[in-house]
Amino acid sequence: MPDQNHLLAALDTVPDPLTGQGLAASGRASAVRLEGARADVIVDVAGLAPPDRKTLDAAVRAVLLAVPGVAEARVLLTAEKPSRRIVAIASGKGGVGKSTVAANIAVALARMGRKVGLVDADIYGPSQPRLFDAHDRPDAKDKIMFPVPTRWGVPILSMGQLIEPGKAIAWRGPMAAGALSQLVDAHWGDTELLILDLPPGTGDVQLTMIQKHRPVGAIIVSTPQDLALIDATRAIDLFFKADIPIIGLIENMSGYACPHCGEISDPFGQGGAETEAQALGLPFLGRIPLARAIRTASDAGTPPAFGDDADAQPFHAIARALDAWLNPSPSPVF
Ligand SMILES: Nc1ncnc2c1ncn2[C@@H]1O[C@H](COP(=O)(O)OP(=O)(O)OP(=O)(O)O)[C@@H](O)[C@H]1O
Repeated sequence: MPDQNHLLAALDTVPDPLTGQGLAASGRASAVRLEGARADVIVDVAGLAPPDRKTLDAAVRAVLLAVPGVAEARVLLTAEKPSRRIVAIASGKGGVGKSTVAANIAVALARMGRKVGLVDADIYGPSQPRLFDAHDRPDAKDKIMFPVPTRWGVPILSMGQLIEPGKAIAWRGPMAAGALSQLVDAHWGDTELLILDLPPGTGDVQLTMIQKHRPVGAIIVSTPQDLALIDATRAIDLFFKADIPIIGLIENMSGYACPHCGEISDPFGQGGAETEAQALGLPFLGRIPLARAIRTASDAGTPPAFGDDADAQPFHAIARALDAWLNPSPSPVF
């Protein structure tokens, strides 16, 4: 007669679609039991796309039924994570204002009444603690962290709250992605939407994060300059390959807003991201001018989107567009 060890050994021949480890070793398979000739197992499919879940289900059944003495296999798939949605904010290169945009979109959504949190996955330059003026170390229970509340209605977690200021993190690939996953898998409570501020670029960390946490969509931030746009196209490609929809492109630092008269001039050109979005058939979510007030407010830890003035408006408009994408209202019936 087979016993539980036979079942575990069989489960370990099925690779975890994300890590490649055997299912038992990776911790996805639990409650493995044998009742007479029936094998029972619970498989955690969190982070897997529906087709991968189906394939995994079939593979688990097949290996269990192949164990001599097993005549029936009962496989229960669970995705223990609540129905919290993640939206990734990405850019092809650093310094385009991705973190500023991510913070202010989150604040604008919170002002609309949404339960939104923010994960700063930018290990190379975690700037969210400064943008939110939230530098406290997060509390933790059983090694699971609690997000740090902020005055702006958006709880946040950032690598910057865990390391000493100014200490660059030299982690690479899997180690960085592992640490960052703890920020996503924290006690987010009733938070319905997580804004994920990804590190700039298109490397391993970004790929692992999007494969593991499967954002419902991604927003790409670019400046009007050509070089940034070429990089942005690479970032777009990364999401296409991972089958994550692009919600749209944002052009940041688009035209210079004169602090005295408010007039907008275009030292770097304007409209590059919109043209690019059109060429790629992607939505354009809006442009944010280069404004001294945006920088000074951000540096002071007071996100401009918390207000209602001219500097807040572009962020509010983009947040409304994102909200409409996430919660489409039914078309009117005539
Ligand atoms: N629209 C804007 N107007 C004025 N300053 C801006 C604007 N957007 C961002 N900045 C400023 O540009 C600098 C870089 O912004 P930010 O840190 O958000 O960029 P980033 O793309 O996240 O960079 P990195 O990826 O390197 O962290 C900051 O000083 C920020 O205040």
